[in-house]
Amino acid sequence: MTQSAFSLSYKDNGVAWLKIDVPNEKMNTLQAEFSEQITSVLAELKARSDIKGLVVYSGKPDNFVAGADIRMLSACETAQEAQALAKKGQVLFSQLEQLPFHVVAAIHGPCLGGGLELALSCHSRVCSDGDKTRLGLPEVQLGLLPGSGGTQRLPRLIGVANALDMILSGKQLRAKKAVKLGVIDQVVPESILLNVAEQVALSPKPSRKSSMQNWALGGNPLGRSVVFDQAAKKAHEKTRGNYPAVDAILEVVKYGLQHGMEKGLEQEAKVFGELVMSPESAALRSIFFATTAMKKETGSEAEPLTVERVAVLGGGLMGGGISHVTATKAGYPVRIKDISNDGIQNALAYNFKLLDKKRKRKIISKATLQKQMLTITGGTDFTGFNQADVVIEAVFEDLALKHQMVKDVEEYAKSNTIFATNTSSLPINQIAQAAERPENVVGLHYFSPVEKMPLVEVIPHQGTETGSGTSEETIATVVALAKKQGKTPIVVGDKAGFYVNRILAPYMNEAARVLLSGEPIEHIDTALLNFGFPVGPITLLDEVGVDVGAKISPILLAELGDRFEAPDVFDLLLKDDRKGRKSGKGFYRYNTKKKEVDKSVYKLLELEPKIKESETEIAVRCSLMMLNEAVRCLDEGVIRSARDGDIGAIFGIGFPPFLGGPFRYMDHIGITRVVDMLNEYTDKYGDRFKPCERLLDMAKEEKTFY
Ligand SMILES: C[C@H](O)CC(=O)SCCNC(=O)CCNC(=O)[C@H](O)C(C)(C)COP(=O)(O)OP(=O)(O)OC[C@H]1O[C@@H](n2cnc3c(N)ncnc32)[C@H](O)[C@@H]1OP(=O)(O)O
Repeated sequence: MTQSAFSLSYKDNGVAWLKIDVPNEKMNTLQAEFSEQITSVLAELKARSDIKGLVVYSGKPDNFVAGADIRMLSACETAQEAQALAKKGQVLFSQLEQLPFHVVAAIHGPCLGGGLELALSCHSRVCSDGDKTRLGLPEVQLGLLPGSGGTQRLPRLIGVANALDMILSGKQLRAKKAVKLGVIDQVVPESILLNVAEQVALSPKPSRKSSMQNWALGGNPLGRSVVFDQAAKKAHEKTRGNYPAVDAILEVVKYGLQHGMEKGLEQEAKVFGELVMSPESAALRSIFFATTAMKKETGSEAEPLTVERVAVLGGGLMGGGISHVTATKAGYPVRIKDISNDGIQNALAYNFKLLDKKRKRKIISKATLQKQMLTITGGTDFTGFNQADVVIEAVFEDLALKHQMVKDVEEYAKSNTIFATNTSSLPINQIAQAAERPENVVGLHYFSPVEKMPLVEVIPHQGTETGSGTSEETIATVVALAKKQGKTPIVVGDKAGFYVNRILAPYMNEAARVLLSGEPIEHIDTALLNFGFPVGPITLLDEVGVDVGAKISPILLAELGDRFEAPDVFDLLLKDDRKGRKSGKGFYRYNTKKKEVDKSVYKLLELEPKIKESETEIAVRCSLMMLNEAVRCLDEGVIRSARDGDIGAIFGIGFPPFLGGPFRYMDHIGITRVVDMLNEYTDKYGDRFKPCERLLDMAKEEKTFY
């Protein structure tokens, strides 16, 4: 007989205990085959007359329920099949809700999606104050809506505005915030969670009606309509109509409030089924599968070396961010070295600001802030470097300076200390030329702002004139370090631009060409925003800095060829001291409240802006350059797989997640079509659009990337 995921036990005081513990899995998820088990558990409970209350809890040490099994949803072949799964959950949760005694969920760890929907059908919810406890309905991030009652129960519990905010963002709440919003009734230390839940189960069952509920159910239809309009506006500003789940959520929540719970549930399951079949959801689910698989990968055959201390060279923006994630996420003490005390002060102030923000939001206490600040120290010499296991270098992009850093670290640190360089443009093997132990040298390319951007490129080099390439231990160690810092690392080849900047550059250059053809700046940015990028390319250039673009561009041109030729704008802009946001002057103005184009830039570039091309034409033109280059990277082994290329583009650049990344997107539109478009654009705009060999071969052989 197979072991059940749901088991009942009883105590003499009349409290029944329903334990959820999916056999052979470390995470509880809800699967279709459990339906019979829950049905029989519910039947047993209903048949007894001696029960005063029920506690629903998890048998896992660190999770409640992480939702419906996403693999099961992906295996559905029709919308009806997915609809039936949602319906099954709805029926079981409704039966739980209708039990005559007090049903209490005792939650510790992730309680997400279907897990929270289960908890919402209980009459009370108690959760632990542990850091692992997170409550949310993240379905929207999978291109779905909560399909087992979430769109109906949550608005009735906490009001439409807060419920829409949670469901449309998919955000995961910490315990305190969940109590504040009314999602949870009580938060307690984990050690007494079950005792408290037991006491609550013995107390009278609460009545469901609340003033909030009355309001939500139609006490004020006018106010409700304003709330919906505002939520829709806010959501659309972000999603620009690219995520069907967003409209579906708004529609289903509204429908349920207008027509009642039963009809609302019906609609919820129906739309859920449709969304599971949508290409957007398939793409978003693929990101979940890819990132989960990547959490387990080590990047190398070797075992990582032990890391106890980390040092950072350079206290600038990058050094500050790297020290922050190293100390606060990975939990290692960090020593920062800069040439000046100001540099150290900057890095410390940067860390303090980030921690203080968390303190103000009550995510950490003042004591934790102080404790974490104490783990970050700095100085202008190499004190403490003899204890560092990894040194991360984030100094200026200057080869001679980097060589000096390599030599200094070899002198002051241990013989096995890893030298990880955060260069964004210099080949790692050139930096390693100065090393006596080049096997310890590796690229570790973070993106700005480090504390927010999820990607890290790990770049082993292949060897210097006199020495060997990056060792497998070095790769494994920095991959493990990056994961501890909360990052998703991809191992990429040591070629100019690595992966992310290499595919970004032709896209940005194309946007600059579109600008030089006289298209207005806002028009170009809007075109790519509507395509699904988080910022437009011209805004991005302002944010990254025109000077940075100007520095990387010639390197890519020299190493990779003519298609990297940047249009002649950088010099003109730099002569006018237009570096972008950091200089207060770029394509946009930075001294006004509202973001507006600095029209004087047109004069500088001798342009008369006028819309000539459609948004779609511009978006396709820029993105095609990126797609073609991504395939070259795969072909040359710069990335190890299409999957890494997709995750790198989404996490490093913000390539539209609903398209699943460049490779999945090409598979979706068809390789032959991509080749046809590239040929069409070659005729229109020049040879840089010529499809690469790999694409031509794939089109001939009717192959796909996945
Ligand atoms: C009808 C309903 O409304 C529909 C739904 O519920 S859709 C599902 C909604 N839920 C989610 O989106 C949550 C997805 N999960 C997560 O975000 C993260 O796994 C988490 C925050 C829960 C935990 O993260 P973390 O501690 O880093 O563990 P992580 O490595 O991701 O997961 C551990 C294992 O659980 C699995 N897992 C977690 N949630 C899962 C889910 N909902 N479905 C399938 N597998 C899941 C992972 O695949 C992984 O499996 P593996 O060890 O065999 O590879």
